[in-house]
Amino acid sequence: MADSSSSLPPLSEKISYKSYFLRAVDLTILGLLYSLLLYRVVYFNQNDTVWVVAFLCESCFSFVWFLITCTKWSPAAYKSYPERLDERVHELPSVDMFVTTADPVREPPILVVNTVLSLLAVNYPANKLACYVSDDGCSALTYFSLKEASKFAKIWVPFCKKYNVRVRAPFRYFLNPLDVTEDSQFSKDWEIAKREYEKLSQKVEDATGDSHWLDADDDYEAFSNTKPTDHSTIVKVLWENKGGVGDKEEVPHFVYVSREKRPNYFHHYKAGAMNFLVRVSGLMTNAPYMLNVDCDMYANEANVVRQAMCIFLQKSMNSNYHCAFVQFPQDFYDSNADELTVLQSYIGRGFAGIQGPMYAGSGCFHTRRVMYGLSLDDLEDDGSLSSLATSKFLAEESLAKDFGNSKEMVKSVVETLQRKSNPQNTLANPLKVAEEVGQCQYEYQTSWGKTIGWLYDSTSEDANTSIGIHSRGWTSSYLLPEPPAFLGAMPPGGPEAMLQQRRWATGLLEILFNKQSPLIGMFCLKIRFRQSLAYIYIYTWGLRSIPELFYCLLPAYCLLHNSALFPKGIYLGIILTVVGMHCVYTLWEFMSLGFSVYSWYVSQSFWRIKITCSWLFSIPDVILKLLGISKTVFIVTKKTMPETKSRSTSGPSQQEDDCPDPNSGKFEFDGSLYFLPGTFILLVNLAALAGYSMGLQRVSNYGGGGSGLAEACGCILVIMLFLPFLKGLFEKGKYGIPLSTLSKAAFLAVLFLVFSLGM
Ligand SMILES: O=c1ccn([C@@H]2O[C@H](COP(=O)(O)OP(=O)(O)O[C@H]3O[C@H](CO)[C@@H](O)[C@H](O)[C@H]3O)[C@@H](O)[C@H]2O)c(=O)[nH]1
Ligand SMILES: [Mn+2]
Repeated sequence: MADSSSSLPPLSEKISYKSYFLRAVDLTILGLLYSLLLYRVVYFNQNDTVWVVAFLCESCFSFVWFLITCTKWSPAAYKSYPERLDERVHELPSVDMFVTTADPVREPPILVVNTVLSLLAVNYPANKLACYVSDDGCSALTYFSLKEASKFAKIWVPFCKKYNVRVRAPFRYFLNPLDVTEDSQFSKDWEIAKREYEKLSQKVEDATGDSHWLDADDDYEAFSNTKPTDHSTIVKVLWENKGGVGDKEEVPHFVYVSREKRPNYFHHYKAGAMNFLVRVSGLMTNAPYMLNVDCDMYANEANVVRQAMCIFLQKSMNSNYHCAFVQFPQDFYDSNADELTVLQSYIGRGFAGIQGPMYAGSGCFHTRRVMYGLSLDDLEDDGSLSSLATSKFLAEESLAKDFGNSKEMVKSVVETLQRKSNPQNTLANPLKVAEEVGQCQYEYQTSWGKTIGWLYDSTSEDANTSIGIHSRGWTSSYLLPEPPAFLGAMPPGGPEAMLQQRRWATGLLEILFNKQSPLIGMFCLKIRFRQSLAYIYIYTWGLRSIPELFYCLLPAYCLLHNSALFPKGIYLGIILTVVGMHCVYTLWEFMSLGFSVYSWYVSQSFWRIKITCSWLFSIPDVILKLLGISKTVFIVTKKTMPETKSRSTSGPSQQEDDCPDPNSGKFEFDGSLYFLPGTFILLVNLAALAGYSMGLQRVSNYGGGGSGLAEACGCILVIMLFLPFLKGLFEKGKYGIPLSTLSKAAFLAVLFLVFSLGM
């Protein structure tokens, strides 16, 4: 364990990003917003109802900005020094690594294979690691692919370790052609690894087309006559690390699991899968730390486990056990998520400077004990259970009630709580019990998902579990290594992105109304006040759709109705300054992270689109759930394997952007309802501008003065933000707005025009 001498340099350090200048900017914007509200109040009587609507919307925006300012007030992050680990720590702790997948079509198995290979190959003693893949799709194809991957791992893992390969996901590594001048043994090994990887990809591809032959193999019997929603538990050990030395021994344990599913049991999506993973791994390897990644998020930095250990072990040296989890930001190898990267960078560091970052679902190391429901108060200074906690947690009847009716499971829980990790001699031993704890009724009337493990009752199980942990007094740490620790993919702007954004907004809003709600927690739980505010900023995303939608329509309404939306005279300066400052500020945020002006513009546009078109639907989703009419659902995001073959075979001169796809980055549409609000907003603003330029305005009878250039500029701004929709009017196929959506939007727009001109 850890060496306690404190004269040595630290394993990790907290870095503060506090800036008085940025605080001043945040406060100035806040001040301007409040002065705008004040102005509206003063001129209430001279204006019509639209003034009140604008006031309400701006109150919401001001509140959001207040939350943002509080969240960003004292940004921080951690830096770790993995190279110091070996001299400080004699025996590294074990880590169980979890990968979840749910659908072989939406999540191509070769992507899962690459994620798994990148994890199996990390720089960490192989006998301290175990990789568990949970397959909610119960797919023979996924199992086949992983089985093939376990064979390839015996070439790949030693290769990565021997040559200290940086990127250990083969599909990314082989993007770069071999440099011919390299040493010959390396080139030989490189060629072998590449050939074997290509064979593996080919096998997976062939099996994707036709997997009937799998039926002939006994090993696949468990998959016969199963449906993803109707099958028994499957647990298969793909590779067992038996210790010793040799290339093969470089490969960690590797286990495939698929929990039982029956049509009449609710399975709680990813959270349910994670809880099963916790139990199976508890029975087999019972590591004190657990890494969780989504199936498309490969480890991009070989030292990632050591980096996380620098935090956990540094803390334990200081006899300070506050850190429950270490979160790495979700970074992406495609450019569909620039805005998420920027958001994480600023909001993420903001959280990190309060009580710690939010658990983001992927790229996170959890402490097993904390996941078993411990609060910070349950521990003594040396990290052992307090006597009160001992009687609370270790009483035999409460253990079975909380953790379920498996003696072996209870035994493993007790060992974890007492910090005696005690892995099995062989993984074959606990197979039977592992199947048992995967049964549908295993969790019935236990605390799984309520206070233990990943928490249920939200489709954003990450944000839900996260606040559960912070509410028990724990902190968390944010690590931002360069290069990024994990890289994944995001869907391009279009139906998939809308679906994902809706799920997020729904899941987040669900938490606002469940037991973990920060509205309750900030007064009676051990979460810090500012941390609660930061969570409220995130959880209310869905609600922001209403004022945003109204505000996108107000300029058009006012222009036609001939009523003032914006202040007159020098007071117009308030609005202009707020908008101008916000633009410069967000642009600076983008550019300081290396993104282009264009990327900033696309993101600003995407924000407006996702708020008004996708988050909007989270409100009916949550209302229907609260009324008990329907449940919220988790539809897995579609992932595609990027093209990898072209470059590597065509020699070193070929660059990635040799033949850029002319359609990349284009917004996609389909007939779903998501695109109705956006199309409607666009048409209304276009019509208002056209009407205004033709002098088609209602005669004003309010003292506040009618509308004019300011409102027209408002319309132009909205159109610029909905530019993908404007382009969609003229495009065909998936890049064009379907006629059905267009006609519905046009009908609504006509109603809107009649309403604006008439009332
Ligand atoms: O029934 C299910 C549904 C999903 N998953 C897995 O959950 C992960 C996340 O699903 P994905 O469709 O990729 O969701 P994203 O929106 O991309 O993911 C983000 O948001 C989710 C919550 O909405 C979190 O679970 C994720 O960790 C977080 O990265 C994937 O590995 C899935 O295979 C399951 O295991 N079982
Ligand atoms: Mn994902």
